[in-house]
Amino acid sequence: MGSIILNAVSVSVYEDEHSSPKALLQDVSLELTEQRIAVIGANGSGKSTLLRLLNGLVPPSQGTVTVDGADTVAEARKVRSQVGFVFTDPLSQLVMPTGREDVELSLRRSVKNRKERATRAESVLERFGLLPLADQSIYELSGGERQLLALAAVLAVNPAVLVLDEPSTLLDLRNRELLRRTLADLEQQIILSTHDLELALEAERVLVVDGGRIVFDGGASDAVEHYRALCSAVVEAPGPRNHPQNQVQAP
Ligand SMILES: Nc1ncnc2c1ncn2[C@@H]1O[C@H](COP(=O)(O)OP(=O)(O)OP(=O)(O)O)[C@@H](O)[C@H]1O
Repeated sequence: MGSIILNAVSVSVYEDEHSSPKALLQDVSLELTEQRIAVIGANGSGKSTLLRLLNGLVPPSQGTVTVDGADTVAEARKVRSQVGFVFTDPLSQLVMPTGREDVELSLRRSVKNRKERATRAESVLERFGLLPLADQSIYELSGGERQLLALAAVLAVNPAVLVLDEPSTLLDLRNRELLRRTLADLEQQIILSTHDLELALEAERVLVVDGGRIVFDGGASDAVEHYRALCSAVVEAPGPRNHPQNQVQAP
């Protein structure tokens, strides 16, 4: 894999036909070459939008995104075969009744032989400790089990790049550890967004997003420090409720 390049990218949406466009991301230029990249930032800052640009789920309103030279809009199919995307909500990704069927479905394009597909699915499920749950309805699984299953289904096809949108939100401590170890062992380039700062600290490069802009891009511990400072500035700033003028005076 070469690199993912975002060239002067902005994303905006029209909420209705009369309103002016709402900017979700503004003027982002990045070259993503590191093996482990994390994206952190407050709720609504633009992390998911940034990740969705990387496999063409969201097209740029301005600028271009290329994956190893392939444009995410003009060559969307090629890009999607290279960039696996794991959603925060596993139910927006898992479409088959059971985990085994879902993993086998992921493999349908790359593995034509049915028997081989079943063997590959079995070994992926085993790797994530999901074999005992493989034939259970996905609606009977816990949120964390579904999150692991969604990751397994994407990894089954061995994409060159793995993009994960908040992969550990539903996981307990043990499964977070399993996720961290699994990600550490993968040879893929991994780009993930997270509110789990411990996970972010393991990345080689961390991007901090705020208000649709990249406000910090660098090493993990500096990035986390920057993000913490940003959060405490917001908490300490006098908002309408805690502004001195609006505070109720004690009698
Ligand atoms: N299709 C859309 N139409 C209108 N607004 C949108 C759309 N998609 C995202 N947004 C808005 O853009 C902003 C950024 O959303 P995004 O999902 O990228 O944030 P995020 O940093 O991933 O947030 P979180 O940590 O809460 O998941 C939010 O204010 C969101 O409401």
